Amino acid sequence: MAEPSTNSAAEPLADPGPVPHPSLVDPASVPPAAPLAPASPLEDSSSYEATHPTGSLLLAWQTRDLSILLIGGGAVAASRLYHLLCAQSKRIVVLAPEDGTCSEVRWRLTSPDAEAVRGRAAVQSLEWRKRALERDAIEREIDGFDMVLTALDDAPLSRAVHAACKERKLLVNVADVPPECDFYFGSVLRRGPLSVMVSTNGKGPRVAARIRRKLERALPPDVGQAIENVGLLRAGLRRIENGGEKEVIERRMEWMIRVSDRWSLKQLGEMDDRMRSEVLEGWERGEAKGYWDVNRAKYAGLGYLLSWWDWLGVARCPVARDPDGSALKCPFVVGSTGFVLGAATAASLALAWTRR
Ligand SMILES: C[C@@]1(CC(=O)O)c2cc3[nH]c(cc4nc(cc5[nH]c(cc(n2)[C@H]1CCC(=O)O)[C@@](C)(CC(=O)O)[C@@H]5CCC(=O)O)C(CC(=O)O)=C4CCC(=O)O)c(CCC(=O)O)c3CC(=O)O
Ligand SMILES: NC(=O)C1=CN([C@@H]2O[C@H](COP(=O)(O)OP(=O)(O)OC[C@H]3O[C@@H](n4cnc5c(N)ncnc54)[C@H](O)[C@@H]3O)[C@@H](O)[C@H]2O)C=CC1
Repeated sequence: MAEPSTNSAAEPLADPGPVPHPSLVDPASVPPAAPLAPASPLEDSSSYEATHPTGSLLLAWQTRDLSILLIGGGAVAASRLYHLLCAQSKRIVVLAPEDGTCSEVRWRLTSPDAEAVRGRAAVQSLEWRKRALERDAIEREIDGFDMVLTALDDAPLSRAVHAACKERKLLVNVADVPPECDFYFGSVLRRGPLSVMVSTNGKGPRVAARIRRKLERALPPDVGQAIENVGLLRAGLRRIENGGEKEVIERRMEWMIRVSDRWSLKQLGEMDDRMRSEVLEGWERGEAKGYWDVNRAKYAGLGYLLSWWDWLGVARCPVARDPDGSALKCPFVVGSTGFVLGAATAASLALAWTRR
């Protein structure tokens, strides 16, 4: 594990003066930070990731205790509402007049459809205040919220909401005025407990969505179930060994790493209760069982052979040792197969030529 970078210089940093909004800054124009402490001659920094000055921190924010006000009822508000429901935010209030509110927002807020009801059931409180925000009512309307999101087609009104929120130190996102956002939304793909967010930090949201779709296509269809099953395995391990001592934590993590690295995402997606208990049986002996170790009877006993094959790492790429890899894509296998085929072709041509 890499050591965290530390700023060992205790000197106060100089005031950099007014800072332009991150979305307006070209990373190439950001001057490199002055070295704070000379690097030790023994230190090899080549494996440390270079910093990218994006101005944002991507987090999985737990909003279950937040009261959130969403102003507007158009397409952008619909997307915000969907993400707030997924986040199971405690209290969501939508402030938008009935006319002008798009069908998706209406459906999420009011439809008796099972899916709409399920979405609403995930939050403690969801309310639709069917009125337009008036400029002189901003203070009153934002009262009692922790976060405010505006999705309005009225930039001056959005700016006024932003100013009022800042005065009260409320977190705010103003969809149409990036410099007035405490945080940006991103293009998010969700598969059960898995979320992946793509952010271009205000540079190209349409391209962010394209990148997200590309990632979606690259993921196995049951990846959400795979993550769900890893969660169940980790919970099962905690039931067997819940100790908080340093050695116990280290042993738990080391075992989980070995098990996780032996199962491909597809195999994890298939891990049922029986497989999970058999994997957990390996804990006491420090044995990290792979998919074929718990499926030896599969394919009329061929699983025995496959468990050896799996243990040797032959089925995966021997170079990358990637559980999702395939020997067929391994550069070593592809290269050596190409070499053998090339040599065989050359040899048969030479043979044919000498027999002419
Ligand atoms: C800064 C940010 C603030 C924020 O919203 O938090 C912001 C701001 C603005 N977007 C504008 C326009 C468009 N936004 C989209 C789409 C998305 N925009 C999203 C996020 C963000 N948009 C944040 C930066 C995130 C990042 O950079 O990664 C996504 C990812 C997530 C979401 O909204 O949930 C979602 C895709 C979701 C998905 O499909 O997966 C499209 C494409 C389309 O509609 O098809 C267009 C039209 C094309 C275009 O303009 O590029 C305009 C008006 C510009 C103008 O007036 O010209 C502004 C205001 C401005 O830039 O001034
Ligand atoms: N993802 C993003 O961040 C994107 C941002 N935008 C920006 O976000 C803004 C909103 O986009 P859309 O939802 O597509 O616009 P839209 O025009 O579909 O929706 C605007 C909504 O605001 C409501 N509204 C207007 N005045 C109001 C008031 N005083 N109080 C309460 N509600 C009011 C309208 O009834 C309507 O439902 C646009 O101005 C655009 O600049 C646009 C596309 C994507």
